[in-house]
Amino acid sequence: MQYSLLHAAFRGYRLLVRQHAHFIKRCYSGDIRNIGILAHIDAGKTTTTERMLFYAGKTRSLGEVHRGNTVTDYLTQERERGITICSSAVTFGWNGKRINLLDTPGHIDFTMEVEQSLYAVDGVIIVLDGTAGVEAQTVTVWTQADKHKLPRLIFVNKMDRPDANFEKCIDDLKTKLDAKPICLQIPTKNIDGQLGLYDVITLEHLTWEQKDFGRIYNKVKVESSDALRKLQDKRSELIDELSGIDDELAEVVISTESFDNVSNELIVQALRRATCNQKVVPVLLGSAYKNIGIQCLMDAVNAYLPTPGERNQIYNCFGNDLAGKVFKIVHDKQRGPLTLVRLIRGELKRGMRVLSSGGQAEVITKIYEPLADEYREVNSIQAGDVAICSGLKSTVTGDLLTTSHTSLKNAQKRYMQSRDTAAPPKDIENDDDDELDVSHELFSIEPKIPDAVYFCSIEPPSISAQTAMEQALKQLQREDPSLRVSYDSVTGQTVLGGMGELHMDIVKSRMLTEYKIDVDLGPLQIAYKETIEAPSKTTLSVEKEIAGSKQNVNITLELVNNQSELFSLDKSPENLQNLNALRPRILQVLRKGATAALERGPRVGGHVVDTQIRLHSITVGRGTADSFVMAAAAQCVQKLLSTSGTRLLEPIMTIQIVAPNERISAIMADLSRRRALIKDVAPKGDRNKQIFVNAPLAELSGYSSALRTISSGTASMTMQPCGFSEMNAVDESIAVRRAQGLD
Ligand SMILES: Nc1nc2c(ncn2[C@@H]2O[C@H](COP(=O)(O)OP(=O)(O)OP(=O)(O)O)[C@@H](O)[C@H]2O)c(=O)[nH]1
Repeated sequence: MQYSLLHAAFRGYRLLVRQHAHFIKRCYSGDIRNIGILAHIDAGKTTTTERMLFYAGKTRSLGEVHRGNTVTDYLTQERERGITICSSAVTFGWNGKRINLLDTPGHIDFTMEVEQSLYAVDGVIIVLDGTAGVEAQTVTVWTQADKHKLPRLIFVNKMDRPDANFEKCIDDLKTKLDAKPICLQIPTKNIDGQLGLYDVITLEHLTWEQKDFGRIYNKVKVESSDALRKLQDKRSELIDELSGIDDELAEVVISTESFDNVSNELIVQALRRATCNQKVVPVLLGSAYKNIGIQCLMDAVNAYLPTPGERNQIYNCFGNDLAGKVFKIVHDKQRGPLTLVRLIRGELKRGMRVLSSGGQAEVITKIYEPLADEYREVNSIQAGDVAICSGLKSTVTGDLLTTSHTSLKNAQKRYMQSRDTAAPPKDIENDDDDELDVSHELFSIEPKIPDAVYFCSIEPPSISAQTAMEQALKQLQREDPSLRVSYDSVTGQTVLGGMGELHMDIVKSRMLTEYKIDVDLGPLQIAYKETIEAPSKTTLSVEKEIAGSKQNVNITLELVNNQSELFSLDKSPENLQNLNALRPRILQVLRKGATAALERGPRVGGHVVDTQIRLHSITVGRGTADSFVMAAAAQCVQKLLSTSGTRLLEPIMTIQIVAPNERISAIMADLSRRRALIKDVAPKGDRNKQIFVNAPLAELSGYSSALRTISSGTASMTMQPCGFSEMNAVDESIAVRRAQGLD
């Protein structure tokens, strides 16, 4: 009896899996939704994703963040810390559509990760914590979604909590994000305080059965005259607002002369158009933890977010040729490095040869459909879909995969032609920059990797583990290009550069759990850069006998201020003959040695920037080894750096603060103590102001909690690195003393 029950359950499960696989196979691009899920930290993205997977039949039990058993937070550190580190992709079917969903990290140190994921999606769900409204990181992800022109839905989560405030969230959306929210639901609570909701479009009351983990929910037409009247008013408001944006709906309203005669289908269609054109954001609500409202959110993804074909028109220049964007690389214990690709054009097949942006040709050995760390093998994927590929060893995050150089060149040519014919003549300078940005982004010419703002040394537990550590770091770097790894030849240490303390900490934990190397991290330091104080020129002559062979180099180099070129030849008449006789190999090693010396400046070991090395002349004795030339060039640059002297450049953060009017002066006073440069203060709605400010990272330690104290928790803030800036002499000497460990 027990056996047959088990057997039947197993057969049922296999049937479910087969049905799912069949469904996955027959999807075409119109049936696909590639979406991201973004939020401020702890708003409930992971819990929401877990519920979606459960209701879609992809998982058979509910994962909880506090129990450390969620599908998407599958890295050990994610489970231990209860936060999302790697965006992970999950695929599930919902009402005839296939949803590829990326769960992304909410912490500021992983902004790069979110940025990369946004290349792979066509729309996003932004989760708000119903008790907190729009928070600092909500503003950041909102701005990122704006940059990628992504249509979005809002899910106001945690509405089960007594301190949740739906009205405040809507108000925040309007005032802090300048959004046009369209509320599709209204929260209600029964006498036991259990959350339910009213559907503004269908005029129904929805309640969830808790005994079944919210799988079953009831919909009943609202009968009570009071509630119905309120709801009808909301429906009319919604139609009124939408018809102001959507002409088709406006025509219907005008011709029927009433809001009541507008059908639900027409509202949904109009809302879809307005959402896809980013004119409005539909707002839904619920409680992921208490299993309320998730199915409606999934319905809304299908109904309002665009299909792959509706976006990415810009990639039309590839025609039917392959174009796939690498948005993530993960390391799987059994399968090795796996590359997550969003396929924009063409078909990706197992065994196919592809070309990465770096120009390397590689073969895709296997393709999997994504379900976090569980993958199902498939033979091919179509345009619009997301795939996990194995076999790609040199691709890095941000690469564009194509089939050949010719295909890429043709696409570039077509893109330029279409741009020239379609675009009206440009008269504003910035427009050209925008255009350049788009084409660079499109063809992955210059992926934007943020400069590291912090660094620390990393040491293996023993010398024998050094190679293993370097290998592991190489892999982590492919996965996360914002992690910088360098070698400091003076201290003999490997140095990590990154976006913050958590970023480095995660590297340490991943080294231990994934690579079994217990590394030691040195103290976290601000990554200053250096630049030369004044141009200088010198000649260096070195002569040595190594293993019986005479080595000698005579070299004249100059350092000048220059932001665009790192190395140049001074072809003035007196040097022309010497430089024309220079062998390319010597030039190559000389350049390598000289530029390597710029990686460590004399003041605090910062990277020397905005500086050009100019070669005047060089003579190399017969039989002199390349390594000797390289070392001589490096020595010559080091000599120049110490004679010319360098100034420090410190990392600057751009901060955007939204706070009530009455808190602004206190915030500004505090900012001025932090050497901040106020760029702008603008009204944000009636009650708030928005402050745009640039401030040195060195002055911002613990700033978010300081802001919370000054504003009694009423202000929200986003912070991003925005470049490096010179310092005055006093601040510079403080920074040098700190960097040398004297303060
Ligand atoms: N009361 C309540 N708690 C919730 C709800 N949703 C999530 N939580 C809790 O809030 C905490 C954060 O939830 P997560 O799902 O990890 O949030 P996240 O946005 O994925 O967090 P990060 O990945 O770290 O950015 C967990 O303790 C959840 O159990 C909800 O609807 N109601």
